[in-house]
Amino acid sequence: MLWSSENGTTCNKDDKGVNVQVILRCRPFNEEDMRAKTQSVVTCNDDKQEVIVTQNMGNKQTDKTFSFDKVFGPSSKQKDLYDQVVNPIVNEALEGYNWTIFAYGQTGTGKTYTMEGEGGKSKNGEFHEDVGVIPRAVEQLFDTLEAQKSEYSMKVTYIELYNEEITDLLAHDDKSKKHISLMEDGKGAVFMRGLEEELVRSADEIHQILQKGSAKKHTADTLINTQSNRSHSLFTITIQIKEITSEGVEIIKCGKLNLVDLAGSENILRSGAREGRAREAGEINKSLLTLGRVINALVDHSGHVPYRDSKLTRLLRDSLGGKTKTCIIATVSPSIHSLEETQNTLDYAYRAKSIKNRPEVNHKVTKPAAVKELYTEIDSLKQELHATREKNGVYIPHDRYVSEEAAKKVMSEKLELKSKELIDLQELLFHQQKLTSELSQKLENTERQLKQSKQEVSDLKDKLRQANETTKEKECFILNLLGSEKTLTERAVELHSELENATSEVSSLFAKIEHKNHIEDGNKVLIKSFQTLLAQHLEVLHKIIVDSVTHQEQELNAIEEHMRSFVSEHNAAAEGLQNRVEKINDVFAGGVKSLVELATEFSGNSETALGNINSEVVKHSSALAELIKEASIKVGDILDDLHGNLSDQEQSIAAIWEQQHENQLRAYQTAQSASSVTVNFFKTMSKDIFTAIQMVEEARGLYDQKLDEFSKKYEDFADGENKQLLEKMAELLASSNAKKKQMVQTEVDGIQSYIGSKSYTLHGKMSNMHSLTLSTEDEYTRFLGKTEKHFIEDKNTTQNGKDGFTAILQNWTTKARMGDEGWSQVQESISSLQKMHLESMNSKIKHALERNQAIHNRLSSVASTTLEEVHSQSLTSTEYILKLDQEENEGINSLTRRSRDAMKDMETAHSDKIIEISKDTKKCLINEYMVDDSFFSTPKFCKLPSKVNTEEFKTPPFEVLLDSFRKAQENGDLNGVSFLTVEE
Ligand SMILES: Nc1ncnc2c1ncn2[C@@H]1O[C@H](COP(=O)(O)OP(=O)(O)OP(=O)(O)O)[C@@H](O)[C@H]1O
Repeated sequence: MLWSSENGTTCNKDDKGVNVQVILRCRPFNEEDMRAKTQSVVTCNDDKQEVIVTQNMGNKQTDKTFSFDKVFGPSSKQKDLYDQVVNPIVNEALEGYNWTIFAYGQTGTGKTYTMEGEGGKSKNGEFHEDVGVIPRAVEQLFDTLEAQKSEYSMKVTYIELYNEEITDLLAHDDKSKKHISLMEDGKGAVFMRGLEEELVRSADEIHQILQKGSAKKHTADTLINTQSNRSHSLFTITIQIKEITSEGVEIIKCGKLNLVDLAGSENILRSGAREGRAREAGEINKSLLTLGRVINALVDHSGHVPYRDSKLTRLLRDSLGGKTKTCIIATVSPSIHSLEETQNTLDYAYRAKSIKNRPEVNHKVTKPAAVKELYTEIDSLKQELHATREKNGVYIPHDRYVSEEAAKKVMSEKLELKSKELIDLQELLFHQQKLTSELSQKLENTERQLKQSKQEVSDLKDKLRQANETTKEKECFILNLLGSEKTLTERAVELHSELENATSEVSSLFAKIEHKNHIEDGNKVLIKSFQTLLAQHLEVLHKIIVDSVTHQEQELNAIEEHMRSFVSEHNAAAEGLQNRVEKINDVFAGGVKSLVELATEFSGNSETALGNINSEVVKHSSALAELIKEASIKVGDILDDLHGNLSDQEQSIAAIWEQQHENQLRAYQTAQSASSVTVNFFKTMSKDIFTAIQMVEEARGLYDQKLDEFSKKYEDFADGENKQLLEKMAELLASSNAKKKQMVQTEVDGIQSYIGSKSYTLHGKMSNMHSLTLSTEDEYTRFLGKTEKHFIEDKNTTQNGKDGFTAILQNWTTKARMGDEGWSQVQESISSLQKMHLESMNSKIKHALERNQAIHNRLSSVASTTLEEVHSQSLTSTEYILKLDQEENEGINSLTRRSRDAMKDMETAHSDKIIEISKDTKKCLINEYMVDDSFFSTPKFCKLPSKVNTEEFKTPPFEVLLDSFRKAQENGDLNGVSFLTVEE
């Protein structure tokens, strides 16, 4: 069954026992440490009850963690430790348990400070904060007992174990220290014979006793502690408390508190101890070593526990694996200088945690039993005293006594000798033990190192395995690389040939472009000649038109003149006619008048006269009729003349019209021929443009195809490469390929988009040109149609005019025939018609001339603009083609550059395989072994079998090498070859 004791120790009540309670206390840095800025290697975690020791081995930091029942860091106070650890222990002691508290640790780590402390009580009865465990425990004991109003007795003993000798520090004889011998009772319990027990009644009394005893302790200043305890001290308080049972029986309850302050566990050399001090230190170490061994034996449950090997372990026997409860306070220093000792202390303390005690409450004895016990003790003491006084405890004869005394003396001498031997042996043993401990420590270290080494070896093995794997991978990688290198070389060669093909294609393209340029030049010449021809034709046309216009003008002037003379003649004739008519009228009027006069004269006369008159009238009428007949014959003559004149005029007009018609026909034919030439020119030009477009399309298609082929090949190649290369290489290549691809794609896209945009522009321009040509053609055709229409209109108009004229003449003749009344009308209408006709003719001719001029101007401007446009288009096309060419060149250059770079990269990647040869060697190769220059330059590096011995190669002869190289080249087996470059 598990149960938890008051102080928190988990224990098993049955035979499993209670673990030794281990407390760790780390002291703070002292002034010297702080001055020296000593590094701290101990970290206390009071909450987790853990201590971490940091150790630096080389560059490696190792932390070792120890956990204890309680941990008190450098900042902990005496009171904290007492309240948490000792207070419950004191209470248990009062309950009748035996408790041992001992402080263990290196010199100067605060064992005495913890157990005894410094300072005393103030006037108000409170302890100084540095007061340690013992005074506080004593105070608590008295306070509790007083508070319980118990009947009790308290006895204290104070001994010192120095150099394996026990001294009573409470002995009254101050000068000669009383040595106490250790005895064992029959039950194996250890007791000290002759030890003085002091009965104490108050805490102050105990304090005085403590001070007195402490003053007697062996102390000395060491390099580590100015007042170092050179001995182990054991202060024991035994409390007997009277209790009355329920039955009213008086019983005595007994509890014991052992407070042990051990001497410092130390490194003799570091403590600065020499000679006597060294022996003293040796003894201390011996007892502590025995303590360590006892602890180990108890922990490991090895059968034999070497309690008897030292007085200290004999004294602590019951506390280590016995019935006494034990608390170890392990003290350490945080300083790096104490690292080794700190680790040892921690190791011991940690191991001690596993020691189990089987604590039992002391039997409560009844008062008579206690009195009986006391009486028995008094009796034995009395007997001892009597025997000592009487010296006759045993009677033996004198001789025998003498001989026995002599034998005793010899024995004692022998014993002395033996004891000396024993001491020597013990020293030897101590040294051996020390050596053993050192050796075991070394062994431990070595084992640790071995472990580490094993770990390192296994790590190294792992690394070696990994390295082997890496080597294999690398070998595989190199093989792959070599394969890919071969493929690359082949690809490079292929690329080279492709490049060559591309170059030849480009050159054929150039030739085509040149041819096109040539055609364009021819076109240009043609256009120029056409332009001049057109200009000449136009000039001729212009001249003809101008001539015809002048001629027409002259003709018209002549007609006008003729008409004018005709009109004046006609006017004169008309005037004469009028005069005649007037005369006739006058004659007629005079005849009528005379007739009227006659009638009037003869009216009154007679009717006879009427007959006369009538006859007269008839005469006159016939005369008048004759006159009129004459006049009408004359008018008819005049009119015939006029008609003749008019028909002459008509003929001349018809001749003029004919001539004009001819002229206009000629102009029309010239214009038609000019237009057909222009139309032909435009047709040819449009054809040429189409051919150019087709060529550009073809070139573009070719480019696209080439680029597509190239990018596809490149992609295939890159994919193939990617598959072959290892992951690492694949990553690198993937990124580089992606870049390359992107570059190529960008370039291709750029070129395509450029070509696209250019062709789009070109198309646009071409279609513009085409539409312009078509529109010009249409316009020209329209113009021709219009001209023709106008011409026909003019012709019709002239015909109409002629017809009109004829009609008018006929009308006029009719009218003239009709009499004098219509004559003036005829005259007027003739003149107005003439005038109108002339005006309309003039304006039409003028309009036609202006139109001709405008058309001529427009034609020339259109022709020149078109020519300019065509010229600029051809220039742009040429520029564009040149640019394409340049870009192609740049592309080829960049490809060449890249392939060169790839070669260089290969060179760099295989720089370890590149064998440099001197110029002399090169010369020697050329001169003696008929190697031509291409051997060194095509490709950039040459290949030689890997078996080539570099040194051998640097010095002739080379036949073997060259032969093997050639053979390798012939066999096509250039795997694992080295490269050869010429030293610049
Ligand atoms: N926890 C602490 N707090 C303050 N000072 C301390 C503490 N521990 C030790 N000291 C101081 O360190 C010095 C040495 O302590 P102490 O004499 O108790 O060591 P020790 O372990 O008993 O040494 P030795 O084994 O040589 O007797 C003393 O001056 C003491 O005051």
